[in-house]
Amino acid sequence: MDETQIASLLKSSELYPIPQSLKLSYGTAGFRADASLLESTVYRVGILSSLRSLKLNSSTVGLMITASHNRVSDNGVKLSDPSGGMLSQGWEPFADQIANASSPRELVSLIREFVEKEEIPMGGGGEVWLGRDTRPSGERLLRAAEIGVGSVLGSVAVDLGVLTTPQLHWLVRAKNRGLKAAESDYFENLSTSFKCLIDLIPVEKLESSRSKVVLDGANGVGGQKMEVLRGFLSGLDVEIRNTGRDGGVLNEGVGADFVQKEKVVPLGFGLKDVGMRCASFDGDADRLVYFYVPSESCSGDKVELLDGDKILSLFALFIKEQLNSIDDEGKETRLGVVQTAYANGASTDYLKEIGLEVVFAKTGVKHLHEKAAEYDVGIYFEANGHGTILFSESFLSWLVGKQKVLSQGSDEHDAVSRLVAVSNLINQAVGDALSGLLLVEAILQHMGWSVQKWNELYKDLPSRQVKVEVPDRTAVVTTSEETEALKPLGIQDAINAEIKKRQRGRAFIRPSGTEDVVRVYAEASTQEDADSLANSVAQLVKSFLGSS
Ligand SMILES: CC(=O)N[C@H]1[C@@H](OP(=O)(O)O)O[C@H](CO)[C@@H](O)[C@@H]1O
Ligand SMILES: [Mg+2]
Repeated sequence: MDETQIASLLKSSELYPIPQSLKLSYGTAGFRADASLLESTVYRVGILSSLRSLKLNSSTVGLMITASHNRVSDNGVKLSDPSGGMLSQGWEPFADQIANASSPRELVSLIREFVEKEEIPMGGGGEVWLGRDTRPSGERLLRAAEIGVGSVLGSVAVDLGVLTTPQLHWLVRAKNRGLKAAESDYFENLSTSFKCLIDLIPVEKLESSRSKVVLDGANGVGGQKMEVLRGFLSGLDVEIRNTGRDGGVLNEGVGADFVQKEKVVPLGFGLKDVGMRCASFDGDADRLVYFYVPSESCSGDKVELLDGDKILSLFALFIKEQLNSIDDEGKETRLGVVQTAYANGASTDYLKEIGLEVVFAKTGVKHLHEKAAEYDVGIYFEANGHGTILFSESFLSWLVGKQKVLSQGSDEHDAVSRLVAVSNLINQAVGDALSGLLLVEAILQHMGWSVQKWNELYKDLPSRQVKVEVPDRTAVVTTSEETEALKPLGIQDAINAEIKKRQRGRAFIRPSGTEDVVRVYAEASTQEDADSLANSVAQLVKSFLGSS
């Protein structure tokens, strides 16, 4: 790094002093905190993104400003690698170091060391695409990111404005593959592949289709983008509520996280919607859940939830049906399903029953994504509704080759075409609520299923999640699949003793990667048992770790 570069970094970092006592970690999904504390962090992540771009031969990197389902007063920042995937985990420790550097001098010396160690070619021109969700703090933070990007000399920031997180990942991926990468291309791609799937629905199934889906947009970016997407679509009737324009607050009593955790309707929904197919996005539209108000509901606030596990099951069933109709010429196509410890036990049983290979990954989509990428077709979902379907390059080119030689209109040609359409529709970079919703809708139409019929695939085991505030959550250390606690010593035996007392009991604890809490998950054959198991385990956490 030459003197001019060092001077540039020192000068800009003086503008963004780090607030006292701020200690951040890149965590499960980037840096998150109260928005008022984050300017220095976002500025530094701006520098990081330029370095990442330079390291990868000036490929375009994405920088997203969002705190997803968290409060509107929070914000956050995370990077998309040129592939459209999450920032390489190998760079996370450096991200932590620079975000926490206490002075401009320390910051610059950390950058210098890292540039040398990683042999980053500083002469080139990095390129970073910036996106933000609808949070009011987003614009100011975006300016800090621009300054950070530009303080690495020769690098440029391109402001793409308000986007969903998955849109930014999709655009970055498309750009680096030399494809058309404007926002309109994203919408066009989704609507064309959706239309392909609808056109391939056998005629006899078309009758029950076309009922309306009602969307809760979490008062965030997702509902607004769905309004745009709707203009590109035919064959889908969507009513959009909670767009954020009618005075509602982002994520407050609305959104996928709220609906999934509380199992009640979001604001704006109620008795009038009994039986309707409803869906909910989270604040940056990378999570999707479905729900309906059951007919026996008295006050209209309890919902039947169709979470990420149910969406995963629907996708898996559909993909499997198509694969079964294709002669794979002895290739033994590998279809794999990836879940986390939070997946409802009934969903795992169901997936295994239909003959699928199910593997488990640590919480956080980067871990699931990595495992799903090992298959020809890998489907992953977190119970909270984040997930997607990955097609390997080699399998996809084999499919496309087959599509060309098979005779049009044959069952096999249709099945191949459906898979190709799914690979175009579903975001290959990250979980995407917009494309996920379109795929669910297409599959329901294909099957001729109502939301209630879909819900009957299996019945969820009752479960309960609680959070425990403790002085130091890092005192909890778990196994790689997070199902057992290795530390504090003895706690797992105590948890096991509680599990044994309940029928179909299962419980685990882990430190959250996004909040300063230890999370407890419990399930059992009855809701009372799931609740009491969660409470007993929470008590154990308090007695082993102390409460704060
Ligand atoms: C139980 C739960 O829902 N955990 C969420 C939450 O992570 P924690 O590390 O549990 O705080 O936020 C992550 C990022 O959005 C998401 O990937 C994950 O599934
Ligand atoms: Mg999100």
